[in-house]
Amino acid sequence: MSRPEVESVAWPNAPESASEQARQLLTFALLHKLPVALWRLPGTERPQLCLSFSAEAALTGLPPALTPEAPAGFAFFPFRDSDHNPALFLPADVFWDADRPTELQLSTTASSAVALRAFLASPEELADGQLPWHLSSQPLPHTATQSEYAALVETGVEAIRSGEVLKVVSSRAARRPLPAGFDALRAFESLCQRYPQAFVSLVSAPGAGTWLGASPEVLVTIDEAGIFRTMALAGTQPLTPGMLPSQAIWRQKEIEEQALVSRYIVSCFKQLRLREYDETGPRTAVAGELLHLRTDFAVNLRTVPFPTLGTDMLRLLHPTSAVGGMPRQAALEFLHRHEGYDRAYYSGFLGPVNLPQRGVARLFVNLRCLQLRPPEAVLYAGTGLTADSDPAREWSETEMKLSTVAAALR
Ligand SMILES: C=C(O[C@H]1C=CC=C(C(=O)O)[C@@H]1O)C(=O)O
Repeated sequence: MSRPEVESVAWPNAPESASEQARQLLTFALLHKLPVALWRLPGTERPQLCLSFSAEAALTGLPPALTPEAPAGFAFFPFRDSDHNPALFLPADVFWDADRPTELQLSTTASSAVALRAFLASPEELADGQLPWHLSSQPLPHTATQSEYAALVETGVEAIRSGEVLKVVSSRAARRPLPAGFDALRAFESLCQRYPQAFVSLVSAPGAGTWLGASPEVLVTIDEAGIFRTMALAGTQPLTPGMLPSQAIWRQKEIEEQALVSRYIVSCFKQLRLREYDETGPRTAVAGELLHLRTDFAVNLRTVPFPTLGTDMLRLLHPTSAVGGMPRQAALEFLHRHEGYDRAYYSGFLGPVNLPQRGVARLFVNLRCLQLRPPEAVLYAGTGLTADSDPAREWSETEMKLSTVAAALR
């Protein structure tokens, strides 16, 4: 049993708005220094929340198992697992779904369940209204200047031309001031409104800090019908006013860049000796104010005798060639040597597993995200390089990508 002691309990006197409900649960978690994740799935309206009663229990070494028997919770994985950026899996001691606002799925035997119920019966008001978000104790990452980023792109292009790598995805961090009175929950809600097709998330955990994002990229999902999905997403251009996505014209550079990501996914299926997958695309996909090229892959797990496909693919895919490069190991080594900063949880992955239903998992690549570091936010973005990359263009592509989550700071 994955959640033996979890029961559905009523939330008497729950505040009327979903926003206030989420705020109360967040307040409880943060006052008790517990890890918490709030998210909104693409194409849905209502957020969901997972809270763990123990920060230690959220520390995990391996990527989660994506089988119905595996524990239920929320995965929050860094780009590269390390002591600075621990891989987290938040056990679902509390699960709340704004679709069922007066109900909580609660680990009732845990002693903290009593404290939570007492808190919700008479919630504490915070004196200054500011939630005590978890903050990373790591130094602020180096933020590359345009000329530093140009040098990184040039080194990447040389590595491609010399055959060291086929493709590499360079990235950078940027600092932006938080507006006065910045409220991360309101920012989460504004991202939900602005990007209905994104996976919008707000995760706060001891050791990891607080991360807000609106990701366009599925890493691995398994839905209620037992369909496994992943995608190859790459190539970027702005969606200009009046332009129809179907009219987008892609350059050879972007077509090749995206084809490499598709090829990598196919090679993972091959490694697992799986032939029965559907491949659709590449097609133009909208991600906020940007367009990407996307190929979708699907496998019906009810017709293919491969119960661990989700788990196996997750371990093979992360980090995908959409965030690292190809060949994977050579690209990751290149980034380790040259990128010059710690990506932390940017380009890691995150999402619910077996939550609320067993057998369902929705993991996304942590893109278009920021980390709270009051009085600033640290924003992250990267660009896939090929032999034809131009440093100035790659810089402006990172600027465009940064503006997706920067919308939450306005
Ligand atoms: C690495 C990022 O995007 C990836 C996903 C879509 C398009 C990409 C590109 O065009 O380079 C990237 O591979 C990012 O947003 O930081």
